[in-house]
Amino acid sequence: MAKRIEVSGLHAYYGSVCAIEDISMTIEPRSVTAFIGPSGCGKSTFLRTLNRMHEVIPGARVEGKVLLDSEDLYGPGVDPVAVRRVVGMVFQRPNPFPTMSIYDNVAAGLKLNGVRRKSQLDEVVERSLRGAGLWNEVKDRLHRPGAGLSGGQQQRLCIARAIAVEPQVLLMDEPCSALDPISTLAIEDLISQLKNRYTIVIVTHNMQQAARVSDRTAFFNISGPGKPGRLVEIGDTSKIFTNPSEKATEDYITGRFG
Ligand SMILES: Nc1ncnc2c1ncn2[C@@H]1O[C@H](COP(=O)(O)OP(=O)(O)OP(=O)(O)O)[C@@H](O)[C@H]1O
Repeated sequence: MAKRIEVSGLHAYYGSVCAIEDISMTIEPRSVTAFIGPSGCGKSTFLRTLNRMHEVIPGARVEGKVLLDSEDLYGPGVDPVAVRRVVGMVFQRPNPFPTMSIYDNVAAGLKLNGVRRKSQLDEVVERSLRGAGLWNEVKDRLHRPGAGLSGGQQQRLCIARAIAVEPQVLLMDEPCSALDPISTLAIEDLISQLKNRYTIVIVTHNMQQAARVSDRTAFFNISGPGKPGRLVEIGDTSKIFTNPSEKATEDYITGRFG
């Protein structure tokens, strides 16, 4: 199910402003790739180019190629909505649909895809909540509002919602930044389990987190205010954190940046 992502020569713009420049990298399936780098270097922008979410911002556009197992996500005739079904996303702040029950939050994507049979919905809701490590906590209150859960539970609900439609890639934009340390550990454990089935990309400001959860790490940087972000290097997480090839990476991970 997991797919390899190959990015080449990717630029992303907001209007006439280039936010990220000439990014090329391969993201391996069944592994976790972390994006790290200083604020404003374009990590979130780049992440959003991987499921065509960037272009929902008026005036935003992308140049370059993103191949998902050799299919170009920006090829002619490709439906961005279909891309987002295959490349799911979890955001920084847990964002369950506020008026929906826990059950309906997870079932929403399937219903949109036309699934109506209750037994099938029940099965997928249970499987997804189990997959997100939330089933035991919510199985007795599936029809209560998702907004009534704790922050960490809401984030796991959002992960359940994302995996319910069986994506091949899961993009996570600082998924733990609004969570307490215990919930953060629960999400990190979950990421380690999910990587057996998905290609996972995570943006994080927390370098210990990148070191804990990721197999590969990409370091991005900017050369100055108003300049586009660039990929400095990508490699095995153990190498990036102990013996990076670039001085800028070393300065950043040892806290000498800025
Ligand atoms: N909606 C937008 N419209 C215009 N410019 C934007 C928009 N979103 C981001 N930018 C600009 O694009 C650049 C990259 O921003 P982005 O949020 O991708 O960086 P980041 O590395 O994820 O930052 P952070 O770590 O602070 O979240 C910044 O200069 C930012 O101001």
